[in-house]
Amino acid sequence: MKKVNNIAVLTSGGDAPGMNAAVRAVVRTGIYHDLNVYGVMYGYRGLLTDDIFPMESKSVANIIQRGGTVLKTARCLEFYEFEGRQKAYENLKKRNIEGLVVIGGDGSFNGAMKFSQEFDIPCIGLPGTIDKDIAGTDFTIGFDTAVNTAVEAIDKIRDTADAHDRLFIIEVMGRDAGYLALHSGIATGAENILIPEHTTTVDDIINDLQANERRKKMVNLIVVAEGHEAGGANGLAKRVKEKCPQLDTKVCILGHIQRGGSPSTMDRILASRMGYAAVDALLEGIHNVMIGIVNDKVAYTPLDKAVKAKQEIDPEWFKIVKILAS
Ligand SMILES: Nc1ncnc2c1ncn2[C@@H]1O[C@H](COP(=O)(O)OP(=O)(O)O)[C@@H](O)[C@H]1O
Ligand SMILES: O=P(O)(O)OC[C@H]1O[C@](O)(COP(=O)(O)O)[C@@H](O)[C@@H]1O
Ligand SMILES: [Mg+2]
Repeated sequence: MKKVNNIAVLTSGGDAPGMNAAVRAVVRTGIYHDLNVYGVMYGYRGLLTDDIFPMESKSVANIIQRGGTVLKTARCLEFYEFEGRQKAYENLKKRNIEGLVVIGGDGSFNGAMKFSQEFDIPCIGLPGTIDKDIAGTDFTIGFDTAVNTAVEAIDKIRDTADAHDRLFIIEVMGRDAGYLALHSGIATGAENILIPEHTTTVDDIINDLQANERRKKMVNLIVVAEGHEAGGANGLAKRVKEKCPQLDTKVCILGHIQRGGSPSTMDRILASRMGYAAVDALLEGIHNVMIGIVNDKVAYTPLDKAVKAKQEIDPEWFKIVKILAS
């Protein structure tokens, strides 16, 4: 085990439920190993503005159950530039910080990768995103909670869709990723699921709706990821209304409620394990990797691989959707 004295932790990009549990685990594991643990406010922005403070065990009391992030988060344009990253380095160096834990999504890991290539501060990434669009881990912190929030909402929509024989087009988050749509759609028995990674044309959807009408299947739920090329729920609804004006079509955009709320048990446990493993990795001299959990075991993936190789979506999922909704 290498001697490390000072580490820092930050949360970056879109917040995800369970980020607080991860921060808590990093702080408490660091203190257990007699490290000084610094918190950085507002992600990379705090590194640039020197918004960095020493954390104690009690700084992370009463947060394991809270959504959002007590360290706040931000998207920081200056960090895309070398000069910005240099300023960040100087602020870490003056405190002798020897390791940085970045809790965030693919963008945050891109930033961490560049930073660790240019400067002698090892970085460890913890995948915190409701999008689950990162390779090297079965689940990301926040995904399970977000899926459950979406499922609860879609179940409610199904009640009213059923009462009125309506078609509901429900938009879930996911600018470039469809896991949230896929999982919430399957769990709620959606007739169709549209995601950016899989081609489903508007004509395919209209054919399915017409077939459902012929066999008197009047309740239809379509879950669409915001990043689908049809233009999200509103874009799709416009086309469906033109082609099937007889259907009573409604749109519901779930939006940011999917990012908030108390983390699920699964996310709390995932975050706690990952936070512990991040400190362990820095002490063991394992650098510039993302911590994942694969088949229930801690796995290390170089940061560049985690962002380049996205998780694959098995086309069989779409067969399952079709068969189960028929
Ligand atoms: N290619 C990059 N180079 C340097 N910094 C980056 C890069 N991509 C993202 N970042 C930093 O990470 C932050 C968060 O990234 P973003 O994509 O918004 O969120 P997420 O990490 O949730 O995917 C950005 O605001 C920026 O500061
Ligand atoms: O809250 P914002 O800035 O509108 O960002 C919305 C995006 O953030 C997410 O919720 C999470 O994505 P990231 O974790 O990559 O930031 C996406 O699903 C969504 O498209
Ligand atoms: Mg992202």
